[in-house]
Amino acid sequence: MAHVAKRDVVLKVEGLKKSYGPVTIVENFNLSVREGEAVALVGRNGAGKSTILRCLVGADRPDEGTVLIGGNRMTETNPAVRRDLATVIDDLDFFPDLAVVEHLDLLARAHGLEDPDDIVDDVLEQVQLVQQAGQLPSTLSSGQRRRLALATAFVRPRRLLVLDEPEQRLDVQGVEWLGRKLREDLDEGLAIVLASHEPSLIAAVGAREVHVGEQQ
Ligand SMILES: Nc1ncnc2c1ncn2[C@@H]1O[C@H](COP(=O)(O)OP(=O)(O)OP(=O)(O)O)[C@@H](O)[C@H]1O
Repeated sequence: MAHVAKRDVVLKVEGLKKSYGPVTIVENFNLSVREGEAVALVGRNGAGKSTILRCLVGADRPDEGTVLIGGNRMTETNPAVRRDLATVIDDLDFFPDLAVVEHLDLLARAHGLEDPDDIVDDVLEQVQLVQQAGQLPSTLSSGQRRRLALATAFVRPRRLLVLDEPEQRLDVQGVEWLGRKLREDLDEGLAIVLASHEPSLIAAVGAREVHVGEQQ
C-alpha cells in the first residue's frame, strides 16, 4: 500500500570527504535516506564503502561534510544520535565471560526496553541461537558470532540501521533470513544503509543502489 504521508528523512549526508594521508577516498558524497527506505552502497573492493559507513556512524571523522541522523549532528557522544542508530560495521568485541543471552539481555536493558525478556527470546529465535544461548562467544562458530553481532542491533530500539557486508559468513538460509528481516524492519519504518557484495540480499531488501568510487 502506498503511504500518503511524507516520510521523514532519517539520514542526511552532505559533502562528505575523507582522505587517508594524501589519498582522497571519498569526495563530495551526498545521501538522503527516509523512513522505510534502504540504500545499498555497492562498488569494487577498496572503493570506499566502509569508509563512508564509518563516517556515518562516528567511527571515523570526515575531513569535510556533515552527517545528520534524525536531524542531529553525528557525534558518538550525542545521546540522541546513539538512541536512533544501530550498527554492525566491524566484527564486534564481545565480553569473553558473558554468554550469548547475557549480551542481548544487557543491551536490551541498557536501552530501557520494557519487555527485555520477550525481545531477547524473540531475537535469539530469529538468529537461531536458542541452543547456543548459554555459550560464551569464544565457543561459537564464525557464522554464529556473526549472527550474535546482528542480534545486538536487532535487540535495541533504532531508527537507522547501518550494516557493513552483513551477509559475511552467513549460510544461504541465513542470507535469506536477513533479507526478510530487513524487509520487515523497513515495513516498520526503519531506514537502512548497508554495504554489500550480495545481489540477492540487495534484491530481497529492495534497496536502492548507490555506486561508490566510480568517478575515478
Ligand atoms: N585507516 C586507513 N589508512 C589508510 N588507508 C585506508 C584506511 N582505511 C581504509 N583505507 C583505504 O581506503 C580505501 C577504501 O577502503 P574501504 O574499506 O572503505 O573500501 P570498501 O569499498 O569497503 O572495500 P571492500 O569491498 O573491500 O570492503 C582502500 O584503498 C583502503 O586501503
